[in-house]
Amino acid sequence: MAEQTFKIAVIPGDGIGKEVIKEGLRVLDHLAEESEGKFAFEYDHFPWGCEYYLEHGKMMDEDGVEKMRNYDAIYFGAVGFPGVPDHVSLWGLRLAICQGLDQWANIRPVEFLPGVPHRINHPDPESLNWILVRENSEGEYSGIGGRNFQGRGPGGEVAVQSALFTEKGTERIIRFAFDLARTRKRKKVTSVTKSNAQQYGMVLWDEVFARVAKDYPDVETDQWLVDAMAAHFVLHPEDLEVVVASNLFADILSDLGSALAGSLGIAASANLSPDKSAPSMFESVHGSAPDIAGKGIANPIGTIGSAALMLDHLGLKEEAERVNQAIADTTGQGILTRDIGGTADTVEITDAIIKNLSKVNVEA
Ligand SMILES: NC(=O)C1=CN([C@@H]2O[C@H](COP(=O)(O)OP(=O)(O)OC[C@H]3O[C@@H](n4cnc5c(N)ncnc54)[C@H](O)[C@@H]3O)[C@@H](O)[C@H]2O)C=CC1
Ligand SMILES: CC(=O)C(=O)O
Ligand SMILES: [K+]
Ligand SMILES: [Mn+2]
Repeated sequence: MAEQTFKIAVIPGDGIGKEVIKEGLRVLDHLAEESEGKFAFEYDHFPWGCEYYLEHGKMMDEDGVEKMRNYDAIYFGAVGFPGVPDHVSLWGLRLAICQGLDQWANIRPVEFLPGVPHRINHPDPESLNWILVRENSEGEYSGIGGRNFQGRGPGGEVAVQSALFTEKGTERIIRFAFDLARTRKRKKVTSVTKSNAQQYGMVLWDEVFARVAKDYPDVETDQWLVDAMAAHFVLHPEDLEVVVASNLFADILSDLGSALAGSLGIAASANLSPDKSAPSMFESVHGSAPDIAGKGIANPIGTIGSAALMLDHLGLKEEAERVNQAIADTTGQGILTRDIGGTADTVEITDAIIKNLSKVNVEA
């Protein structure tokens, strides 16, 4: 019996989600084995996703969200596949879990790895300390709206999609960003909105940001409109540390950030329930990539990096650091998947990461 056993709910989901989760579990198994009884993982696998939907008419069990409460963490692949509408699959699984468990803070580091061709003009991108904080419970993904209003006739359909910004929801994510900034080098928070055009919710966001900032006089602040921030990501990443934005904006900006760092395939993320009232969920930033699914070529780094975020969250800080170091060692050795300019496949790069993990030792 291990001193500590962590119960993990594993949801591989669809497409490359299944391929990369398998590799992430190999890394976790290696760590547990090597710990010689210090800790172990107990996994329960849930077959939820689009195939499950086609068979059962639902993306997950009716009490699926409640089932998740029995675990220390959730390890998630990706959801969505042709044959099931994307809004049905996303709302039926990822959003159902994130919102059902109130995992309101989604953190998405932008990591520059040695040996990975990046796309920014900076002499030392690995020195950047850049992380996105995404509001993960409301905003543009509130799910409020409707279609097919009565009586408008053919060609006259109307759809309404409302963004929900509550003072409480806005304040908690902004405070989270400030608290996170305090733990980092530069102590800077950049808030991103579009409050010139979105005159209600995002003006509220700006006001809350200004109010909360007063409680953190030691943290530098900055504010941008999202269109200009997209350009700023490309032109002046050195200006950014903690970037806090709404659900939609940070979703888009995190794909941009990961592409600048080399590929969507390397980006990790954590959907956190910061007060630990429910388990948190760890997943790559990318989706199920149907275009490369089944080929064995998906980059597992984002998902393995998400396992490192999970280890850190579970209190296994040293192990988390070792996984990140092993990823950097591997890319530094030129062992790269195709999306980042190499020839290794999903299994080969994971083998190399595990091999490097076996050698790495971080001072406690
Ligand atoms: N959290 C989640 O589960 C997410 C689910 N989705 C869903 O995924 C499906 C596909 O969405 P897309 O817009 O195509 O986004 P995507 O992230 O799945 O793929 C975008 C592009 O990046 C490439 N890519 C992504 N991950 C990669 C990896 N690990 N290694 C190498 N290349 C990689 C893909 O091949 C594709 O060309 C949709 O059903 C969508 O709703 C999308 C984003 C997040
Ligand atoms: C749904 C999606 O694209 C994301 O969570 O990143
Ligand atoms: K994902
Ligand atoms: Mn996304």
